[in-house]
Amino acid sequence: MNVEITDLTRRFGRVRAVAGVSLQAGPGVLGLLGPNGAGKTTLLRTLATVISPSSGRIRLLGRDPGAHRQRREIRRRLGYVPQNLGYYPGFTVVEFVEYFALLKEMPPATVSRAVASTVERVGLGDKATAKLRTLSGGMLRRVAIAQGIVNEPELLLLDEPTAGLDPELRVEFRALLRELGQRATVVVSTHLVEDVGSACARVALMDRGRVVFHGTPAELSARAEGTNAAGDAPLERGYSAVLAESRS
Ligand SMILES: Nc1ncnc2c1ncn2[C@@H]1O[C@H](COP(=O)(O)OP(=O)(O)OP(=O)(O)O)[C@@H](O)[C@H]1O
Repeated sequence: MNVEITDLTRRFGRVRAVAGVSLQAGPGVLGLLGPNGAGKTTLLRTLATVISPSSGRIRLLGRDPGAHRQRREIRRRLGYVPQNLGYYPGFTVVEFVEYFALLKEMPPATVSRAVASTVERVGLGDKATAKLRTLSGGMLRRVAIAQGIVNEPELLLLDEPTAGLDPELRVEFRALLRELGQRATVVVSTHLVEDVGSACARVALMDRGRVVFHGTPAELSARAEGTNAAGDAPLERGYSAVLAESRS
């Protein structure tokens, strides 16, 4: 398993943003659903080794992120696309992606080719030398995705990557997710149930810091059977049914 989380808790003062989560994930795309404030971003930031847990155990790619050397090794093999990535407006697309490639300690001789193919892969080939300040919001999201995948990560973490993308780009992005999930373990948080239905083999639903459902999208949909859960699509109804049940 590339992600093994046991009884993970992360506190911010009195708030338990993640409250005893145990979860495992192997290769493939795992969708992370949940209402605002459920703890998805905090869980992803912990997995990205950006913040450390308050308690509990994490193993990523068979390594312990609490140990310095192993954490470095994880970071080399990791991709993280946060909700709000800071952009350097005077950088070109290529410069920005290259900068992250170097931070990830990719072998220098491989960087130029990897950056060029990644920029093509996210559909920004014709913007390769454009300065970031001249790009639209959707294009910047693609730049964020490019920095996350330039090192061909074995573990890729994406926080609401489809927010702000137009429908055409969302469809393209889901295809990219499926492709990445064939080799890597991909964990993607989203508010769009369509993302889960079309791109994710498994889904975890969080509420109030806990995982209240973990299974396949079909199993989540099935949870609405026999209930009057609200929603326009089967997955949405399953989502509502699980939340209602966990809160009752
Ligand atoms: N740095 C922080 N300091 C204090 N509280 C925080 C911090 N980060 C998150 N929280 C709190 O932890 C809880 C979980 O937040 P988190 O951002 O992880 O949720 P989320 O599921 O990603 O929400 P959303 O869907 O709105 O992005 C919330 O109550 C939030 O206010």
